[in-house]
Amino acid sequence: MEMQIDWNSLQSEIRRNGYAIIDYVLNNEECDSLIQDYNNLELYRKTVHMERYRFGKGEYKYFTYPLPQIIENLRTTIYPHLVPIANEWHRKLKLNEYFPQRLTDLQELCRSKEQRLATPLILKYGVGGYNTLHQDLYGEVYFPMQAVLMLSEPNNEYKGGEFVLTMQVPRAQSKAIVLRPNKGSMLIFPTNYLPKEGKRGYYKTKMKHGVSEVLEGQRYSLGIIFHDALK
Ligand SMILES: O=C(O)CCC(=O)C(=O)O
Ligand SMILES: [Fe+2]
Repeated sequence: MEMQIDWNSLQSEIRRNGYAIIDYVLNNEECDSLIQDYNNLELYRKTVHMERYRFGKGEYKYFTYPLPQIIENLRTTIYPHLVPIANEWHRKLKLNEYFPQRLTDLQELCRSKEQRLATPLILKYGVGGYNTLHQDLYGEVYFPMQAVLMLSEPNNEYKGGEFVLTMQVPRAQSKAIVLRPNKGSMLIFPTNYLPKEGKRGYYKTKMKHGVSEVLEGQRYSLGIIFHDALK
């Protein structure tokens, strides 16, 4: 894990656009080794066949605690750099939850609401696979940003399978943002609401995310959610 991340420019990009892409967070070997471990059952607490729940088509697995070192490192390193923005967003939206500086303290908050289960997950989509627009809220306590790392190379290892973000503006139609991050890059995006400035202060835009249909090949991704899950 190289993690030569320019946190200041990352933060200004999130403040400007609501999301940011950081290239070269993982190298090819790290991506491929996470993919290899897809079949290492002891790493996971649960497998979800997406079609069964009408979540889309494909499969994903939630990691169990203790997380693989690389995921644990990413999660604890990234989190504190997102806290200032998370707290700005909550202040602007007059939401009364504020986030502690350390991930272990967020986990403490989660435990106080019985949210104890690990949420990082690895997703796998084959040809025809897709992920319907959704949010990853797993209980009362949620951190307002999350990360996804691309483990496969667009146009080379798969075609289609774009990452889609939608922004639901009150009393208007939704705006879609379509992204194609490279293998090894990390995308940070809003989990629930993004504050937008209006005439009378800030208002909530509800964000959802999903993946368009994979047309060729296989697409793997690693989702890093900071709050723990109730079930
Ligand atoms: O496969 C993707 O890019 C989306 C994964 C996802 O829904 C998530 O990380 O929460
Ligand atoms: Fe998701």
